Amino acid sequence: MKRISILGSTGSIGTQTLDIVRLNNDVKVEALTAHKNIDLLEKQIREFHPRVAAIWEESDAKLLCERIKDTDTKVYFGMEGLIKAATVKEADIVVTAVVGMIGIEPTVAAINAKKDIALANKETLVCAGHIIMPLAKKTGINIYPVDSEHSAIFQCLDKHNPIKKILLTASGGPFRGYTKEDLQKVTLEDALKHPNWSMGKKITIDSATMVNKGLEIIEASHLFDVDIDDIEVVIQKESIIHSMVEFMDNGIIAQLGTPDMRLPISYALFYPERRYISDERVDFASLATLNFSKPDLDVFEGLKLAMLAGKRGGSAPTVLNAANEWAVAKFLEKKIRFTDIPYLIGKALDAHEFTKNPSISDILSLKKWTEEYLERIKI
Ligand SMILES: NC(=O)C1=CN([C@@H]2O[C@H](COP(=O)(O)OP(=O)(O)OC[C@H]3O[C@@H](n4cnc5c(N)ncnc54)[C@H](OP(=O)(O)O)[C@@H]3O)[C@@H](O)[C@H]2O)C=CC1
Ligand SMILES: CC(=O)[C@@H](O)[C@H](O)COP(=O)(O)O
Ligand SMILES: [Mn+2]
Repeated sequence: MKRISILGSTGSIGTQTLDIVRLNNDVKVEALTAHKNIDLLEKQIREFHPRVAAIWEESDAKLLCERIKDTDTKVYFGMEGLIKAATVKEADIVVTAVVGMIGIEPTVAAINAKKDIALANKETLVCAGHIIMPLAKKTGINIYPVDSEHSAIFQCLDKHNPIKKILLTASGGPFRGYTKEDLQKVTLEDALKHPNWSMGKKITIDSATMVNKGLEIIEASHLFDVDIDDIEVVIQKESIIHSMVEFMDNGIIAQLGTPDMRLPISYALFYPERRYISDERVDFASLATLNFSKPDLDVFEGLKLAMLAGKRGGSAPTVLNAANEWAVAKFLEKKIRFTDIPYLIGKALDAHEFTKNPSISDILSLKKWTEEYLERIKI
């Protein structure tokens, strides 16, 4: 029996993880968490009977407790609740499906409690990969990537041969082929229309700015211990090739599939087993062609900034990520323009006091500094 805890069970990755649970009768859900979606969390508790549930606000936790008093689920709230869900004694694997830097502390707690991690929350590795990866090694736990590209790379690895290069694929987002001038005019509604994937709002905007690909370069460098310079972004318009690994003989292994996150989720949960997911397959005849191109770093400035921050390391990826989270939240509230997102990231990176080896508490302080700094910028 596989015993899992899902942090962020009400989101895109969280609900698809529960789809995988429904397909398999050897999985027991031990913990579920949400931010605000109390109705869906209640439904999930009634279906999956976890020992632990957590919601962010204390008032929501009280309400939830009242609503589910006929069940055996214990309700917690705040960061303590997330950590309780991440460390629940009976769970052996924690799916980190919360969005943003809120995932850092529960992930560290889960690793310290010797849980394997099915890692969707890329922001955690972007900011704290230099702490998380050695900690995982020290505690002897496994980190299984859920992000589709990283799962693909993981599936392409060859234990007999080192990686020469990672070819990280990108759809290019809804604005692939746009000029700088075109980007000035795009709306929130345009940016939320991802061509291939249905995902949460924050990552959908990250795909549109291509900051997502920058975060993924940093994520891949930590997960696979590869230099940022050895990771090349390849636009693969159809999102059928999920990434590739090149070896010393220039041979390339690629992983292909329909754009369906349930495959990487299932692979992370049941590794090394490959289990049934659906009847939908890649149909090469109707696909006919696969298209490739290079990203335009002058247009997608957020990707360029992320590459530079990744190369610099230390505090730079945290400031990049914190600034991006802040700016995307403002863009989602229609308070700033699309092109303000990379502008604000650049401002925060330039202004911050660089440190080489930030601790978890430094990382959380850098997030606070970045938010306070950006609040003061006039655009
Ligand atoms: N969606 C996808 O296909 C992919 C996602 N990822 C990564 O996975 C992570 C999750 O993404 P996605 O599922 O799209 O995101 P969603 O926004 O769909 O879901 C986020 C989940 O986290 C919860 N949550 C949000 N904010 C907080 C908070 N402050 N405290 C506690 N819980 C919180 C939400 O609760 P509530 O519902 O109550 O708001 C929800 O359960 C991200 O890091 C993303 O980059 C990676 C690859 C693909
Ligand atoms: C599904 C997934 O892993 C996303 O991170 C996806 O990669 C986003 O698409 P882009 O390639 O457009 O960023
Ligand atoms: Mn991805």
